[in-house]
Amino acid sequence: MTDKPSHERIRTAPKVLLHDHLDGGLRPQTILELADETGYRGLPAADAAALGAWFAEAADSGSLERYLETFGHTVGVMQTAAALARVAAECAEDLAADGVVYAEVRFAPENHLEAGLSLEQVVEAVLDGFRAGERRAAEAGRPIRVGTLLTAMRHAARSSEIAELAVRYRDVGVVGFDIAGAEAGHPPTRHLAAFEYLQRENAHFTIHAGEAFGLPSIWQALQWCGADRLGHGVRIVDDIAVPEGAEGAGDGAKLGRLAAYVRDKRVPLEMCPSSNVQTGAAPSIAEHPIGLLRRLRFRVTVNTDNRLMSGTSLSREFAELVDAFGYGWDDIEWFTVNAMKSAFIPFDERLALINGVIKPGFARLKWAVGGAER
Ligand SMILES: O=c1[nH]cnc2c1ncn2[C@@H]1O[C@H](CO)[C@@H](O)[C@H]1O
Ligand SMILES: [Zn+2]
Repeated sequence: MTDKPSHERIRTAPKVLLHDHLDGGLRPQTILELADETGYRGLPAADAAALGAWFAEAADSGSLERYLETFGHTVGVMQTAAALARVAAECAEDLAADGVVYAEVRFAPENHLEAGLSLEQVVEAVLDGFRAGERRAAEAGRPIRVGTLLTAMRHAARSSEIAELAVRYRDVGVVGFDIAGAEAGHPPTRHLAAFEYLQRENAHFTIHAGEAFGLPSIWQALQWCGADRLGHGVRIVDDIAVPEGAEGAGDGAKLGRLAAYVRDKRVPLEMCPSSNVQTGAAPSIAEHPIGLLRRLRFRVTVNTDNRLMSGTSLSREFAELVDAFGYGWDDIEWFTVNAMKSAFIPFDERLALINGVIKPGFARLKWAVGGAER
């Protein structure tokens, strides 16, 4: 089959998203309206198109630290229960409209306390918002399930509190925990108490590691902290030697002990191509380590990270990868099944989505494409 998956068709495929930040995915128009309602001042643009463009440009800095500064404006308008619920509902609707059938969306409750909400009120507002968005998406004929990950900021000191919050809300929509923020100078082992607590509670967590800092960060996240998944993890390629001239194939690649561990244990990598190019973690989509890691059959997944800052969607990330690496429907399905297998919801529920939604959805798509060609 010669069909190249187009952006349009990729939108209709049932997709799975594991790494998406709630405060990195607002609609520009919503930011303007919430700023008006909540009295937030200092937005860098006054209309939606210009604001969207400002985020994309400001985030395109080549540095994670400067990229993260743009979140001041989104977090700034997400300080009331109504604003949080609206943003969460729209997030679910936007992902569903893009063909995402299962998503895990993360945010840091500690960033939303400026107007006097408690951590619990913040979490409850977001969970209510996701439920409302799921209902609206289902009514529109695009059913989606959204799980929530609670993030602790790695430069701060509230990780144990946030881990306890994640456990407290785990039966009502919170499916895991994460740490995020500037990576260099803030190793995950600073939050060991939180991770050990989560392990004792049989809870799931992922750690942003190997994005702006290299192998030591990945090693600590896995071997000291016990992370179930890695946020980004792109720098794992520093532990893989590809012989000169064999770049295209990946054959003959030599894996160091850490890279071998990651592949052998099927540690899921939450890769976010466009975000990585913006923060300088990868030079371009075409040179993104995802190409090599997919050829070597690491447990790679494709994600958006921050749809607003990258002006992207999950479909667009796949379309970019199709252009860069010539991926076909089988590759997109493989990434999708990888993601569903790696989700933090129970095994039987993951299996039901794989067999009941993802496989039949891709089969229909491939059949339709094949039929059109005949
Ligand atoms: O790619 C990233 N690397 C590290 N931290 C990030 C990234 N994207 C967003 N955040 C941080 O996570 C917080 C909670 O969602 C955001 O406020 C932002 O500071
Ligand atoms: Zn992230």
